[in-house]
Amino acid sequence: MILLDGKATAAAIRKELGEKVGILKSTTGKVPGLAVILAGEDPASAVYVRNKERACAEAGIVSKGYKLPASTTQEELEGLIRKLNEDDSVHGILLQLPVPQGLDSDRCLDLIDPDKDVDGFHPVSVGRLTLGLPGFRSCTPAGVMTLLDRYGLDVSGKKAVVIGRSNIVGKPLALMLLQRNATVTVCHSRTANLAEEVRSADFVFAAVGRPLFVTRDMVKDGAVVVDVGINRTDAGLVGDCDFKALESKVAAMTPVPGGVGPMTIAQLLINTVRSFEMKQGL
Ligand SMILES: Nc1nc(=O)c2c([nH]1)NC[C@@H]1CN(c3ccc(C(=O)N[C@@H](CCC(=O)O)C(=O)O)cc3)C=[N+]21
Repeated sequence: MILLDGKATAAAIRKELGEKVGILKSTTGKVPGLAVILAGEDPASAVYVRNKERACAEAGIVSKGYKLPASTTQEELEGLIRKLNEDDSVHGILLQLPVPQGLDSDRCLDLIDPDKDVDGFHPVSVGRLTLGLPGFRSCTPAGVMTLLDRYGLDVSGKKAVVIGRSNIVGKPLALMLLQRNATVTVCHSRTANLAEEVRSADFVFAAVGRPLFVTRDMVKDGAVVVDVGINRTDAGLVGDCDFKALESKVAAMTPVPGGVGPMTIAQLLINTVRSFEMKQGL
């Protein structure tokens, strides 16, 4: 089994980006900037935001954190986004989700300048993905595709099954796989014969949010399994797949932690540097 090492791949990407940013800095006199907005005190979000800030620093990207209390009003949050849209030192704006109760995240995401939408959540970015046009791609599914690319795994002509249909993972991932000429099936909680669908897959992408959801009997011999799940259990952080049981059956698989999670952050950095380059006309 080939372990798809997202942690090591993400570290390599950060190093490459750091070198690129150094060159960009010497040629333009400027550096990429990422604004990260965190409203409220969700502990998991705080961890992610810290990881993002650390990753930015490593790649030479200036990150600016905006920590707002859970009591922040819609107007205050929208005011901050408008200000960041106008700020030329900011090339990417990320609103960490979920936002506290009472705030309308859709209205906020709509307000982000699509040219700074490094998270790929703006309807314009989603539309561009759907049409196959250039634009920012959602970081988790794009990070998955980057990881497959780095391991030389090509989905073209292969059967891909995505389990999960969320707007931030399942749906965009299905579109990206389709763009790469995979034959794509999207499964979800209402899917009849889910195990049978998954068994037919050359590539399985699990984004369910339930530990041990993908079992050994559900996976074809020699399949590639990408585990997008992040579940906090008493036994620590686990994905959606029964890793131990699948190990001796699959051709390649991502671990959790150390798989898709670090790639999500690496992709955010890639998107931010790309946004910076486009602003410079590069
Ligand atoms: N606007 C927005 N953009 C996001 O990209 C976004 C978000 N909101 N809300 C939450 C999800 C989740 N997410 C993760 C990022 C990194 C890890 C990650 O680094 N995971 C490590 C473990 C980290 C740990 O110990 O918790 C790993 O899998 O190895 C996981 C999950 C980004 N998200």
